[in-house]
Amino acid sequence: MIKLTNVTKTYVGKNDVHALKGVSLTVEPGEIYGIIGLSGAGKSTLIRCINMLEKPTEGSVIVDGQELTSLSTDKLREARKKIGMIFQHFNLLSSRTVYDNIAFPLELEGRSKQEIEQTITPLLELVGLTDKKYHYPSQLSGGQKQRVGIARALANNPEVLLCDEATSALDPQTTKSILELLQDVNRKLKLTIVLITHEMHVIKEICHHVAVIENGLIIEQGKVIDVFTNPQSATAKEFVGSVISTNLPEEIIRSFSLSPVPIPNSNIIARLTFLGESANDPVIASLIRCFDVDVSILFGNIDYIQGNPFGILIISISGNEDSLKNTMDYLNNKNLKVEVIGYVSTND
Ligand SMILES: Nc1ncnc2c1ncn2[C@@H]1O[C@H](COP(=O)(O)OP(=O)(O)OP(=O)(O)O)[C@@H](O)[C@H]1O
Repeated sequence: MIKLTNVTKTYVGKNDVHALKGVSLTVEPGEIYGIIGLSGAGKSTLIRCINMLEKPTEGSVIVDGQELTSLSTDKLREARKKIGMIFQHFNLLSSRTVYDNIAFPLELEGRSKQEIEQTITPLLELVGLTDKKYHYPSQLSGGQKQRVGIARALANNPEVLLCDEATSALDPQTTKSILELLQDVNRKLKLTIVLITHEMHVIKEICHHVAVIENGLIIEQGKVIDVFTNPQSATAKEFVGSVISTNLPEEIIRSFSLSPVPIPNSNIIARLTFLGESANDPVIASLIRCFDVDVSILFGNIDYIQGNPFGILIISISGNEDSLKNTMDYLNNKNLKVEVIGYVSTND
């Protein structure tokens, strides 16, 4: 549905800013694609390049089969009808009611009053604002304003919805309800959604794919479940760590000295990551039963990523050299990820 190839964007000025340095990504029809990055990474520039609010310096932007970078103004205006957008600060017209805000893009199109009403009535229902149709933006909460923004973006029946930090100005509860609404319109209208955010929980809640942007470059991308369970870059690890604990708590680290290399008579400290079916396996019980080892659990956490169970256990395994080797062989052959964090002397 969307294909960006080697997109660059340089803001020319006294000091040129290379905001995008060659970004390529593909968004499949009907998916929710999240782009995450720290402040200044290039997220806003990137999402605005998808509908040509920013014209890329170089590269290709194809939306629904159409190359947008070379279109005339008229053709671009036409192509943009397929691309709705919502904003962090809603961008509503304060002098217009909810109904009239949603009607605005349709009025610009020259649609009749009757046509407009036929479009808006179900949209108001979809976003849950039927009873607020004659309210003004100043009479609405942040969440309700964003619902108006969503309805307005959907008025032209777009194929793609771009969300520019759509929940960043909202409290956690309202964020949750707006994310649920986005998921709802994605499913009901088969809408392709691209969102940018600096909050990993937004990605975890609703996205299918994620790209991590840093310093104008995509440094990692993949299925959300894969990036969460096996982040590669330091930045992705940090983002994942902000919503799912995967490390030993500081208190435990401080209580013993961890060696990165094997030492004589040591316990192995290992992190086990369980995904899907493997989360239900009684692995620890099997270890104790089958091998002559003791296992203590130092840390455990179980979470769900879009319905998939995802668990982390950090364990200390003690036993003689042979038992430890057999245990590690056993774990490495199971359907889970095993990482040795370090070794601790049994005297510790
Ligand atoms: N119109 C502009 N003129 C010059 N530089 C710009 C302009 N817009 C953005 N930049 C610069 O481009 C870089 C990327 O900015 P961008 O807003 O895309 O990042 P971001 O990841 O969205 O950041 P934030 O989360 O803080 O909004 C930054 O260094 C920013 O200062």
